[in-house]
Amino acid sequence: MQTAALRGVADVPSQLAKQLQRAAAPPPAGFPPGPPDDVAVALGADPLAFIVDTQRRHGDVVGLSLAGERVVLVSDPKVAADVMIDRAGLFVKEGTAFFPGSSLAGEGLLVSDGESWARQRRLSNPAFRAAAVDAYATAMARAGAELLRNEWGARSVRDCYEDFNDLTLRIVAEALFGADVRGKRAREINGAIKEAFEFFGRRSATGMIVPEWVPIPDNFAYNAAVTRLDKAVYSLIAERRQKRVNGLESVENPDLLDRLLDARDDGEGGDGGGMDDVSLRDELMTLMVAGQETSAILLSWCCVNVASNPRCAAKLSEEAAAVIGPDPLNDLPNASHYSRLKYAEAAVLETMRMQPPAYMVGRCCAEDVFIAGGKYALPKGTTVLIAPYLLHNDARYWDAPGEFRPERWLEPGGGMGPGGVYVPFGAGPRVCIGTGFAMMESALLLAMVARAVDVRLRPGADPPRPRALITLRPENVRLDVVPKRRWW
Ligand code: HEM
Repeated sequence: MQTAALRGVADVPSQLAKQLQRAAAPPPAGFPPGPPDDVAVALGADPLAFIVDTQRRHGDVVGLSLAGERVVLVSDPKVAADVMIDRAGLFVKEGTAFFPGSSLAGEGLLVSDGESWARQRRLSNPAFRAAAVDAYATAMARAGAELLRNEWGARSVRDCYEDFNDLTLRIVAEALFGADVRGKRAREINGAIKEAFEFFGRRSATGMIVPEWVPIPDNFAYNAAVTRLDKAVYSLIAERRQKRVNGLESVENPDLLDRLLDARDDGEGGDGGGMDDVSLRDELMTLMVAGQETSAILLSWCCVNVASNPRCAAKLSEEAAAVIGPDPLNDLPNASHYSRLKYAEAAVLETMRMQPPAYMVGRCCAEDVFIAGGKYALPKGTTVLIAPYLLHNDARYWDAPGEFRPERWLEPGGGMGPGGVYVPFGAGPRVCIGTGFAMMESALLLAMVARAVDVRLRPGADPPRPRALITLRPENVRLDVVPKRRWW
């Protein structure tokens, strides 16, 4: 398990961090060189500025002391690929500094390791195969149309990040629990989900997260919200299991819960069993935690980039009208449109290049290892922080990296760069299981938005800017939303 002090640098009270800063122990032999002092304060204060500055001063593989722990910051694509893909088995999640665990996500895919992770991943993979993901397009389109009809139906100033958080929460909840979030039990289930996620969002927005076990009122309230959500989820699991016992299991439009309930570990090396209730609950909540805010961040950055590039906005809108149809509220997209929304997909890829929601990916060395072709020695327990943000914005790999140019993804051999350079979803065995889901969701919604409204930066307002926490959130994303015409 992670030590309490390293359940995230954000846990480290600043006084303690200051002491640790002074007390950084000398690095072990062969450890990559880097700044001499402990970096907990600097990294905690502004992670993005810290990693940019550290790469500039010290290079692509930098040894750090973080609250007394050994950490290596990596922006070398070969080392990144080595850690995430080639020797993935040597680099695990457990013990990784900087990334906090949470009672909401439990012991799901994001944080587990070894055979328990591998089994859960085998069981979950089928629910994310292309055909399964296609089925979630209806939920995406329906939720997008509701936003455009209601909150974005008249000219107004909207906080895109807030609106997209609501939207992606509704989408992922519907993908998980299908009709139950729209039917008789909608209020109970949606209420429990929304409440727990509001606390979760607020907790991870504060630079200084008080660990969940500390008895303060906010934690009581958060833990109570998680308990209520657990109750709702366990009762849904029980109902679905009962339906199967009663022979009513044949489901026309299976949701993720159905798919995970039906999953059997019957592939090579599998034990033939399924998921127990606790694993199911942890996976469902992990999918929500992993898939909701990241997608909301991506959509917010897409809107910022489109608002700053009217030519791109026009292209998106034309493509959407041509592929999906002209009526923003009644011509709704489905999965078959996604493959033809090439420009929307390119805009999404380009946004994730410039503003990757997961701007750092962390691992912990399971044993003593050498990296960078034997140049550096990392003792067991060292955290390796791979920085997609640095890789994606590096002029050595990208022409004009500071320019938002979706077109680069449409050129022959477009985008990507050399292996290990473009990793918004990670890479290797732990690559994001929701990649297909997130790509379809963001391309469909971006196309819908661009067809229906103009989003504009507000003159004189503070410009949108990234705020790096665990993810790369956008700040100041209150944008002018102007419907193109009244269509009702
Ligand atoms: C723009 C949206 C998204 C981004 C940028 C993103 C990014 C990532 C990244 C970088 C990882 C790898 C982390 C690591 O290697 O340590 C990851 C893992 C994961 N993601 Fe996503 N993700 C997104 C959307 C989603 C969605 C929609 C879902 C599910 C509905 C999801 C579920 C997961 C899960 C379960 C894992 C853990 C996989 C494993 O370790 O086996 N993600 N994601």
